[in-house]
Amino acid sequence: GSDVLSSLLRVSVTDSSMPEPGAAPRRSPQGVPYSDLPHIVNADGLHLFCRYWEPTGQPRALVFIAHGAGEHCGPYDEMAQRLKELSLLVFAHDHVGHGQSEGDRMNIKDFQIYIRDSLQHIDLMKSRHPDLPVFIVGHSMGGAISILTACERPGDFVGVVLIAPLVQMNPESATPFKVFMAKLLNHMLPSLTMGSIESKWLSRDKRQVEAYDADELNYHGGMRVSFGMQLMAAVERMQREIPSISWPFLLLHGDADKLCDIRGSRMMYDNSLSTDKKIKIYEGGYHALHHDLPEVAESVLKELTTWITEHIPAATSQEAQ
Ligand SMILES: O=C1N[C@]2(CO1)C[C@H](C(=O)N1CCC(COc3ccc(F)cc3Cl)CC1)C2
Repeated sequence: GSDVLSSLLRVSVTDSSMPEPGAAPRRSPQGVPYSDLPHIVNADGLHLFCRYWEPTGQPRALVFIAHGAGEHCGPYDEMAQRLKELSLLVFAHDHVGHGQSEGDRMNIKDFQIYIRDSLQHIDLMKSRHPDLPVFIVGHSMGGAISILTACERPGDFVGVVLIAPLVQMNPESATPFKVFMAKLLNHMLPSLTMGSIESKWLSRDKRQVEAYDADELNYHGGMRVSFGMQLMAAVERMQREIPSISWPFLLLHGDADKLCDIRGSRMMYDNSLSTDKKIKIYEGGYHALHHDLPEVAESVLKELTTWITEHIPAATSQEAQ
């Protein structure tokens, strides 16, 4: 009868999860169909793996976490759990070419793609929770993504937390000669790889270094010259943007960091217009402070969660009623 026909029609029309006949389902680099994974599709049609940490009650704010070069958003689970316990809705994705997302491993045609995709995910979550304040937390290259994302939408974020952000090049690795050679090589052999990220400089806690080395979702290959050029371009763009930054931020940096020079954080603190800004230096701290010695990691989580909760705007009177 007609009800059978209409129910068949309903299935065919509404069941959009079925790939059209003949198209193989898109799979993550690890072989998992994206239909089985939380994901967004970016403006270039690439699938980005997403994680969400949703509090049980009404969330008080949105927090986007931007991970760094060669890693993914999984290692931020403990940080995200702590924020979720404070009724914050935390979300993240693996950037293009990282972790469970599509894209050429740790390579990018233009650093702006990371910022565009972050804004796409942030806008999606804001559309679902239009009245919530938004924070960004970024580490290392994820700090550069966070800074440039907040610079594009200066009024959109109530606060930005930066853990050992990439703001300036490490002076040893960025001597004028090396920069010149990198630019020259970029024209001749852009996919030539330089050294890889030395994991021993990530943390003084060797268990954390071992976990990083054992994590197959991390990229352990060499850094392409072309990727290094994109990082340098992002550094140059930040040098131009920092003098006009006026949004609130918290900087956390170890003074024994050999991967992202602490001078970049000091420069951002000294040269930005922001009146609401805080910098906390961890004596002897290595690069991944949130994974450094247990007392440092704990201090970082306390510092970050306290700063964020203190920066959630008090509900206005009509909202409170
Ligand atoms: O826990 C974590 N932290 C991670 C991994 O796992 C560290 C990594 C991360 O993002 N960076 C560390 C390396 C640094 C290299 O920088 C350059 C290299 C060549 C070049 F030509 C120009 C630049 Cl700027 C970029 C930032 C994220």
